[in-house]
This record gives sequence, structure tokens and C-alpha cells, in this order.
Amino acid sequence: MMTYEAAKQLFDGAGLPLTESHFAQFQCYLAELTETNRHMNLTAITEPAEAWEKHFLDCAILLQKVQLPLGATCIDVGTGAGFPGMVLALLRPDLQVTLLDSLQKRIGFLEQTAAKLGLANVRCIHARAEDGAKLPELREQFDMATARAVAAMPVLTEYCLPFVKQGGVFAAMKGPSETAEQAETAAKLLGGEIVGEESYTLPTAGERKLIRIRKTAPTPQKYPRRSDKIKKQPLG
Ligand SMILES: C[S@@+](CC[C@H](N)C(=O)[O-])C[C@H]1O[C@@H](n2cnc3c(N)ncnc32)[C@H](O)[C@@H]1O
Repeated sequence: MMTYEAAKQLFDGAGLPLTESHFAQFQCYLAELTETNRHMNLTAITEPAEAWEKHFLDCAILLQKVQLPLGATCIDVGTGAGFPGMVLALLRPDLQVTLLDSLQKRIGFLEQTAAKLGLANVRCIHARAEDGAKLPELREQFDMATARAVAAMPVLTEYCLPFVKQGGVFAAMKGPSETAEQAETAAKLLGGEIVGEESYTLPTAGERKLIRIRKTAPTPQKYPRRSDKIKKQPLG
């Protein structure tokens, strides 16, 4: 059981505000996640204190690190149970958030959950990243693409950077061992430039890292390549 006071303290510790209405929405999200997780593999983390830290706080920190203008468009590639995208949409109703995943049943869960939470700023798309990024309505349309726990940097950059418009950013949520340098070749080939990496620490889960790549030129049409090619010959 998580109380509002405990959740607020957790967010305060990272310098993030948490209103009672956000708390109620997060609790509703967690209840949906826990219930659905009984019959669908969504996440290994449903214990309340752990979910609050490793899912909600971790994803909320992204908003603190990347300053998104009012009304910005974001895509979360390989969103799974909605991390980080659903958290962004919940905390920033002005953002237009697209949640993309290759598993239809997860997309069904996300559509139902966004409706339950009253989030009108969420769109859910069932597609592989490398197919979605070929669609004119998605290619180079986003101020920010993000992803957490989907693939290693060279592969992930090929999945994500094609979605970003020029001047926008790809922000990868990573563990401590991956580095921005690992994406340098991929970034160059895909029209990006490494901005840098920034570490932060979760209270009990330890170090996490945010790697940022800015989109400086259009992605050549031949990217992203076919799924098997991306995995067999990562750009690196
Ligand atoms: C380990 S889960 C991580 C989910 C979530 N981002 C998180 O941090 O909890 C990876 C997710 O990425 C999705 N995924 C993997 N490869 C993908 C691809 N090429 N295109 C779209 N989704 C993909 C999987 O279906 C899965 O839901």
C-alpha cells in the first residue's frame, strides 16, 4: 500500500511535484497493471513501492531532464506496459503522446488504461518500430522519441531516430553500462548528433542513465533497414 504522503516524499526527493490527482491516477494505473498482469505478461514489477520507484519515478525524471515545450509530440518506442510514455502523458496533459509496441495485447491494455485514466492525449499504435518509421504519418513527426529497456544503443537508435523531426531529440533511458559513444556511428548515419549522457540515481534501484541524440538532418530513406538486418548488422 502506498500513501499519498509516501509517494509525494519519493517525488520530492527527486525535486518533482506530485499532486493528489496525479497520485490517484498513478494508483489507478498500478491497479490496472497488477490486475492485468495476472493473465498477461506486462511487467515483473507490481509491488507498490517498487513500481512507484522503478516505473513512475524513473519515467517522471525524464520530464525533468528533457525540457519539452507546451504541446510537444512524443513517441515511446517499445512502450510495453506504458513506460515511459503513459507516465509522460499523465503528468503532462498538453503533450501528444504516441505509444508504440509490436505486441497487440499490450496495445489493447494501453488503450483500455488510457481511457480509464481519462487521458485524451494518448494514441496507441500496434507496429514494429522499423515498420512504423516508414509510415509518412509517423516518420520525422516527433519532437521527442524515447525508449526504455528495448534494445542496445546502435539498434535502438535505428529504431527511434527516424521518428524524430529535425531539431528534435531521441532520449534513451538506459542502465549505467551503456554509453553515448556506442551510438555514435548509428547517430551519424541516421542524421543525428550525440548531445551527451547524464546519470541519475533512484533511491534504492541505483544508477540510471539518459542518453540524448539530437536530430540534425533527415534520416536517409534506406533507414530503418529490415528487422533481421538491423539485428545482424547493427550500425556500430
Ligand atoms: C522489456 S519491454 C520494455 C517495456 C517498457 N519500455 C519498460 O521500460 O517497461 C520491451 C518492449 O519492447 C517491445 N519491442 C521490442 N522490439 C520492438 C520493435 N522492434 N518494435 C516495437 N516494439 C518492440 C516489446 O514488445 C516489449 O513490449
